[in-house]
Amino acid sequence: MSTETKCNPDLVRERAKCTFDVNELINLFYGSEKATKERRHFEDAVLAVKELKDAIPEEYLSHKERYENGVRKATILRDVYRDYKAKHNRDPPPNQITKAVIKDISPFLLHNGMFVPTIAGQGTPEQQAEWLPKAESMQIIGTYAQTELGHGSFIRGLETIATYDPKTEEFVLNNPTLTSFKWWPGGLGSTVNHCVVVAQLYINGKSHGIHPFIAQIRDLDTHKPLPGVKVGEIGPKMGFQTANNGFLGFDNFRIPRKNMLMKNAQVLKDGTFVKGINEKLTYGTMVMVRVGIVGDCSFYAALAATIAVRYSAVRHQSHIKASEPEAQILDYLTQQHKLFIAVASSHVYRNAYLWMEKMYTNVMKELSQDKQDNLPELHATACCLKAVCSRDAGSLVEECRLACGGHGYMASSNLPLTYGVTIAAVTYEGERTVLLLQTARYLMKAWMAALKGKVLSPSVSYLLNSLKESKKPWQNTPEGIVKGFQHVSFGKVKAAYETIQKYMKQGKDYEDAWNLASVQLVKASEAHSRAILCEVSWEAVCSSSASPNLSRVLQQLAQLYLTYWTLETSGDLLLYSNITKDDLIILRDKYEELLVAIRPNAVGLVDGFDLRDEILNSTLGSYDGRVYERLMEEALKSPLNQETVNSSFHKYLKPMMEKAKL
Ligand SMILES: CCCCCCCC/C=C\CCCCC/C=C/C(=O)SCCNC(=O)CCNC(=O)[C@H](O)C(C)(C)COP(=O)(O)OP(=O)(O)OC[C@H]1O[C@@H](n2cnc3c(N)ncnc32)[C@H](O)[C@@H]1OP(=O)(O)O
Ligand SMILES: Cc1cc2nc3c(=O)[nH]c(=O)nc-3n(C[C@H](O)[C@H](O)[C@H](O)COP(=O)(O)OP(=O)(O)OC[C@H]3O[C@@H](n4cnc5c(N)ncnc54)[C@H](O)[C@@H]3O)c2cc1C
Repeated sequence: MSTETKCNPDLVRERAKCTFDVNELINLFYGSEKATKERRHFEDAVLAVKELKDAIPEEYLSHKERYENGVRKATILRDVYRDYKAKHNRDPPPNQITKAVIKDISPFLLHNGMFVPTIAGQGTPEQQAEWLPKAESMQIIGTYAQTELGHGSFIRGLETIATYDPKTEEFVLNNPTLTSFKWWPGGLGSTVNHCVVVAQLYINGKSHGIHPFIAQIRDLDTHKPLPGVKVGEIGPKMGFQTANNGFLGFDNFRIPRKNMLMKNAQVLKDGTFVKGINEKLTYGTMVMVRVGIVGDCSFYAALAATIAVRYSAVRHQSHIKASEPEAQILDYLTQQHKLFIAVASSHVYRNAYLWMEKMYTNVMKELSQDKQDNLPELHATACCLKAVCSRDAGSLVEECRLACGGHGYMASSNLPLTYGVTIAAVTYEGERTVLLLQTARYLMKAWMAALKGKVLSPSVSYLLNSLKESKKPWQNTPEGIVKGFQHVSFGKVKAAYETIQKYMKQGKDYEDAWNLASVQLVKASEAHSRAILCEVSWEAVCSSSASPNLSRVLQQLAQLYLTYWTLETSGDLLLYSNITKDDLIILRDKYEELLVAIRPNAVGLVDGFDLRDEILNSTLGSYDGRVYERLMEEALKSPLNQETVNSSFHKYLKPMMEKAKL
């Protein structure tokens, strides 16, 4: 981090009033002092590579140049990772330094994030031995090709076909229709030479559902598409410009039998199909990534909050009191209301991610012992937390952008790009509504089990408690609020269930009744997610090892999250819990007191995310607060400012002006 010598005086004052040790917060957030040290050390190593610095901002490059620059930097970055591993005999620590280098999304994201994990998770030991060393060392580059032009959400409806030919012991891949073309996979456009293709398996004319296959699609020397492969890039998007998303179609393209990833289901040489223990295990990579996305949401909320809070400390506009100088905009309570929830939410998502990661690791361990009991709970929880956190994080980033006024609209603030990237997660890896409806299936089953008095899985056991406790009075404490959110979830789950029953009594079949109740089902899943987020984050804060000074501030943040959502969803609480109007008035006052209490620590709290200037990549958010200088410096980099008179003057403006004289 930069020294304070050239710092904006407002930021110096803000840092002086912080009531806790920022380094303690950093170490707590990232796990330990050792983890912080190692992460910073690795970030230093990356930032020391001169070739990774951009000569001009990426926004001035063409689509093609931007991609090429992205690939260039991704390959250098990969060398830094390799060298680190060789030197330290372990992977680099978790870090976000790719953001400082690639800025948008790496063309290797899908290689590292889904291609390699799918081989590891879906391949037999022999298949892992064949492909993992090559993939991990980047001798081959891959992606995860599942979504098609016609189908993304409903993957049983995918149209790519893999027909087994027992004579040659090969699968023949085909994309018989336009809608069957793969569409979206990152890196597919022009980067990868391999992919995991998810396709419908046919043996002797019989369908056996969707399965993952490894296909080499480009020549390793020439990079030309292999015969029978049609591949290309899908064009500009809202974000993800350097992710190199692509399309792909096969025409009688043959791959050997061993290229079907066979950890779960298998196809024997003679074409016998051997079912796996659970066909949904084929969806395993998606579950893993959904868990990871909750962690990403914490990062994006932290990034936007850091930019907007520091900017708000530096920016002065208007007066609170006519007799006093223009106020820091951070002193307006409305500004605190916009920003502090982003700071608090980043901590909530981080705790939820760590909690989910534990659940994921436990279930993977159990699956390795053929125990599947907890898989449905993992799937349901990953679906709803991914859905709710990604949408909330997108809204928080946008609120931070708006809170920076006009300057938040500048690309150089990095908030527009951050919004584009954050909001993409609402759709990818499972569209929000679709995932919430998956959780709703689980909630309906849990509800039926609760009615029968059965024991429920831990994440839904509150449904049973709520059944018993519904008459207890409301308590205006954090624990009471957590219970309140559980009551809301309980009430919505019950109402959705009863709505389905009502339609069925009217003669509808279950599927139609489900569709007619689906708005309520989605809301029940959202309420369930909120109950989990509140419970998990409050418990994490209460059991943290923080010093009293830090603990006080972390509790304030967690309470802010609880009261913010109480006030946002007060209608639901009035409907489904025993909260009263008077309780809500007390909580409204409490919320405002929390904003005021957090205010002196606002800059310290965002410093506690320890995001370097290079990662923030923002004129508004840098550690030293030189906002106006940076805005001007960045503006001067515009190619339009590299010449006094642009040629369009002579070509168009002058002739127009002269014509106007005639
Ligand atoms: C801790 C690890 C941290 C790792 C960090 C990783 C970080 C990640 C980094 C980078 C990667 C970023 C990549 C971004 C780029 C984006 C990539 C993509 O988008 S890839 C494509 C993703 N596509 C989807 O997500 C598709 C969504 N659709 C589906 O998943 C399914 O179609 C479905 C909606 C789940 C429906 O499936 P299906 O029709 O087959 O099932 P249903 O009939 O609805 O349900 C039947 C029963 O099966 C259960 N089920 C469904 N899925 C699962 C599952 N995954 N696991 C377990 N069980 C599952 C379902 O609940 C039903 O059960 P019952 O109700 O019948 O009991
Ligand atoms: C930036 C980005 C990167 C991506 N990267 C990859 C990748 O690397 N590999 C890959 O394979 N895919 C990738 N995808 C594709 C992504 O996984 C899909 O777009 C996503 O799963 C949603 O599917 P869809 O586009 O078919 O949406 P649709 O399902 O068509 O959704 C459209 C609307 O229909 C509604 N809807 C659909 N089904 C139902 C239902 N059953 N009930 C109620 N409503 C429903 C949805 O709620 C939504 O409102 C990427 C997408 C994006 C945006």
